[in-house]
Amino acid sequence: MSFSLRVGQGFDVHALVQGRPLIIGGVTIPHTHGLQGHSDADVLLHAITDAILGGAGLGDIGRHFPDTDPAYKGADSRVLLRAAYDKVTQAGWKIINIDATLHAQAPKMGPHVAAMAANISQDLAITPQDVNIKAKTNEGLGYLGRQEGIAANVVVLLTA
Ligand SMILES: Nc1ccn([C@@H]2O[C@H](COP(=O)(O)O)[C@@H](O)[C@H]2O)c(=O)n1
Ligand SMILES: C[C@@]1(CO)OP(=O)(O)OP(=O)(O)OC[C@H]1O
Repeated sequence: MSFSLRVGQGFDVHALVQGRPLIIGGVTIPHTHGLQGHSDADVLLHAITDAILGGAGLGDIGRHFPDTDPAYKGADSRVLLRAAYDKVTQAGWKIINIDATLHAQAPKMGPHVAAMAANISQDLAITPQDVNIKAKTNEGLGYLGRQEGIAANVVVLLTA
């Protein structure tokens, strides 16, 4: 019996602005600012979407869900993630695990990572233990340190 393994990686960043909710990993986090975007701007789910599409050789989020398409204005990124997951599974791939890092000077993500992992595991048919979410400040440095935005890096392992 033989099987294939492939790695995917994803990155995303969105600007922090006033007057938007802060939604990360499908969790609404109390904060003074939220992320700007065409969709709900869920930076973590976008990086995961890119990682699973990339690992499966299916391009990127913007190719499947263009930010010029009014259909995705204000979109729930969990819906986009599930749609991308369907494409990945139709191509024959299953997800083994996800490891993610959020780069956020503030707010603290620690209290919210379990809820994020629960959402993501539901959407990708894996267990919460297969979804590891870490958070780092940017030690006050650069645009992330100045709280001008929040970024996410993700690695995923796929099998077929
Ligand atoms: N937005 C954040 C940033 C960090 N954390 C937690 O704090 C720890 C230390 O972060 P440093 O950037 O100072 O190394 C980090 O390991 C996280 O546990 C957080 O929850 N939310
Ligand atoms: C998700 C999409 C589509 O609404 O738009 P944004 O919310 O702006 O997010 P981005 O990370 O730029 O990803 C791609 C887009 O096509």
